[in-house]
Amino acid sequence: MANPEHTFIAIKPHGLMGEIIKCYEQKGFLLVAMKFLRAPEEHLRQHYIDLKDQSFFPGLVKYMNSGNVMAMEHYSWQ
Ligand SMILES: Nc1ncnc2c1ncn2[C@@H]1O[C@H](COP(=O)(O)OP(=O)(O)OP(=O)(O)O)[C@@H](O)[C@H]1O
Ligand SMILES: CC(C)=CCC/C(C)=C/COP(=O)(O)OP(=O)(O)O
Repeated sequence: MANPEHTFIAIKPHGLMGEIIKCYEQKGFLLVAMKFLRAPEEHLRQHYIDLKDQSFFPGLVKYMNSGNVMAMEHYSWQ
């Protein structure tokens, strides 16, 4: 198979996870790694650095840090 595209997908805290994971599989994404974890605040600030000047940035970081996220890596072939 040709080289796959790698995609990072994070599911936000306090929601249902199963349907979202299933949806990506049905679209042809292959799940190759997943981790259920509380993302450190500093890591989230770096992840969303492009949005740092937006008014919603502090709230976004706070919410993402308020519980566990499902962090996933998928492969896909176009
Ligand atoms: N106008 C907005 N108001 C409130 N929150 C927003 C707004 N735009 C983006 N966000 C929040 O910021 C997060 C990241 O936005 P971004 O535009 O980077 O989209 P993404 O699809 O999550 O990431 P990417 O484009 O890197 O795949 C969104 O999931 C959302 O929670
Ligand atoms: C929404 C976001 C940005 C989530 C962050 C996910 C995260 C910190 C993964 C760390 O996994 P890792 O395998 O790279 O690190 P470690 O080896 O420390 O577990």
